[in-house]
Amino acid sequence: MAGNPFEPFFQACESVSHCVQTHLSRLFLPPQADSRHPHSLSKETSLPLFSVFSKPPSATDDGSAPFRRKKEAKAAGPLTKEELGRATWTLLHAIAAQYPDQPTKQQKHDVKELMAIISRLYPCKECADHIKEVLKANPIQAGSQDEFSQWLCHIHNVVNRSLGKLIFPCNRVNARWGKLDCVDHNCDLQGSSDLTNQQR
Ligand SMILES: Cc1cc2nc3c(=O)[nH]c(=O)nc-3n(C[C@H](O)[C@H](O)[C@H](O)COP(=O)(O)OP(=O)(O)OC[C@H]3O[C@@H](n4cnc5c(N)ncnc54)[C@H](O)[C@@H]3O)c2cc1C
Repeated sequence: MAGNPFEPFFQACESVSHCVQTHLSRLFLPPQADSRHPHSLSKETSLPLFSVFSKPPSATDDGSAPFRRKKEAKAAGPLTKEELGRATWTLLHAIAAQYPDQPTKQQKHDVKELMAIISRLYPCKECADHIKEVLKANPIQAGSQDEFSQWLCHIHNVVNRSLGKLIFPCNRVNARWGKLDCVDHNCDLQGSSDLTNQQR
């Protein structure tokens, strides 16, 4: 009589239930690569045959899929240039998404100042120098929400291109960075219509 064909499967198992648990988890758990070294999959963290997180492309794909990244659980530590960049772009695109269709003079002045201040104070000298050049070649356009968000998308793409990254489709910018989900428009920008306290 032939031996048990599952013998190799059960070898080195403490018990049948331990064995089943171990093998099932290898089939279904998502891969756990070191987020700083995505290609560092070890034998222990090798890719599963199936992933409960893999999904076929859907009809609602907004075109920004190549840009989406997994939420990374990271131990506290010094901020990297990349993390700082992502956080800053998130703030800027969120401001652009909330920017009014008919901004006041003050709001137009404020976004111009904001970009100028970022170009002077951004805590990565290489990036600050870079954005100064980008702003010189691409003066801010903030006459409306659409104008500002498209301009911001464009300058983000200028930075992307210089870093060898993918170019984001700017017609998808509102799908990627929509209005904040705030109850009763609590997050809508308010603004006075003059430049009091702004003129220096
Ligand atoms: C002002 C500024 C200047 C920088 N200069 C440099 C530099 O000189 N050298 C350097 O190494 N790094 C620089 N960085 C950092 C760099 O731009 C990235 O933030 C960093 O490399 C991380 O890139 P990322 O691929 O995770 O996505 P990021 O470029 O940070 O983008 C974050 C998310 O925004 C979305 N996105 C991407 N492109 C666009 C777009 N055009 N419009 C709308 N949404 C978009 C995507 O969903 C993406 O995941 C700069 C950052 C800023 C804010």
